[in-house]
Amino acid sequence: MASVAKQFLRPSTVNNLTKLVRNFSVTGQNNYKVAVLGASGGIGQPMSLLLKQTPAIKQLALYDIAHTPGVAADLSHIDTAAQVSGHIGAEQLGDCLTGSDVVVIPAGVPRKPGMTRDDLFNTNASIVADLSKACAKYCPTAFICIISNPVNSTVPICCEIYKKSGVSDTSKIFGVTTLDVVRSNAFIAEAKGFDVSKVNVPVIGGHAGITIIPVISQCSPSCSFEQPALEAITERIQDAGTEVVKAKAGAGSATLSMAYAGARFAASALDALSGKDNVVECAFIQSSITAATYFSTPLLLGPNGVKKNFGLGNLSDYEKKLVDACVPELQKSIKKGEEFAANFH
Ligand SMILES: NC(=O)C1=CN([C@@H]2O[C@H](COP(=O)(O)OP(=O)(O)OC[C@H]3O[C@@H](n4cnc5c(N)ncnc54)[C@H](O)[C@@H]3O)[C@@H](O)[C@H]2O)C=CC1
Ligand SMILES: O=C([O-])CC(=O)C(=O)O
Repeated sequence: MASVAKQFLRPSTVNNLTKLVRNFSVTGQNNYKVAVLGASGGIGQPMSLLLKQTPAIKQLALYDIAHTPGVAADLSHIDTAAQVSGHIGAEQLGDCLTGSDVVVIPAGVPRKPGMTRDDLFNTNASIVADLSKACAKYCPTAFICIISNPVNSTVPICCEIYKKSGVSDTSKIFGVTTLDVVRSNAFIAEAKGFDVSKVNVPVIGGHAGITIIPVISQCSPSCSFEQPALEAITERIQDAGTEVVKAKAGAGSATLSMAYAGARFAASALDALSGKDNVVECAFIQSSITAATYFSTPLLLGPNGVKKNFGLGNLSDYEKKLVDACVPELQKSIKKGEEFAANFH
């Protein structure tokens, strides 16, 4: 990976709200509308709480099929600038989305123990397709940040629905894989005794099992592991979602860490929109970097979405093998999403 990506992989986002306050109050660009679709859920509520504290946001529009009036009333009593609006049911989705600069989508069902992310496809594919259709209609130029699983299929669904809706530019549609980066940073800092605030591990590929590839050879600060330890920490990162699903024992999947990661990605999107330099995040996007037509790599973000794709960079032989195993798996999930979208009306 280009050294610039390594240098800037950790963006200045919600992990440093104070910095964000300073940045935006100095430039006065606190003018953005952010919509959260699925705002009443396990991720939606704490993520909306974090977004309510983000000074760049002027309006925070919360949409769900249930409970948004209550969530919006509750958040609106917080003494921060963002104005909160609650929207419930399909007939209020247009109002929620109109004028949005960034849309974050954690709508849909989460896993229970024993399920794969792909087991969520039957329920979540149509939820994401419906919401994508509305985004293409009401805010076609907004950044779209898709959290709903299976991300490896829901992002292709969204892009295909955009194309069907006549919106050909999909360079602002992102699958949020930030939680994989956040986990990698946390686990490697813990293993190596690093200051976690200074650790950056790019994570490439997709967002399920073996498609999640932490590029530990490009970790900043640099670090190395004996092969068995390297394989163990790589597998822990790949299975981290399942670790949480098991620990929650039927009560859902990661919500709080995902809220943090989602708010971080949304803040990076706002930084990019405001013209800030060196905003780099890994995300799952339409891509020509590998034979899989969607792939996550470190991306330089700008006002128009992806400004530069840093690609794979130099991979170790072990990481190259992980990419080889990932690509066919991703291709299956992408095809499944695209076929679903083709038949969706
Ligand atoms: N990308 C990632 O790294 C991660 C993704 N996820 C995924 O995020 C999704 C949400 O997870 P949770 O918040 O824990 O689930 P949850 O069940 O707590 O919340 C989901 C919310 O979506 C709402 N919803 C359902 N259908 C909707 C529709 N048509 N329009 C708008 N809202 C709708 C529900 O009413 C609920 O409030 C799941 O698919 C989960 O697998 C979870 C963790 C990490
Ligand atoms: O594991 C799940 O189902 C939720 C998820 O995507 C994660 O935590 O990475």
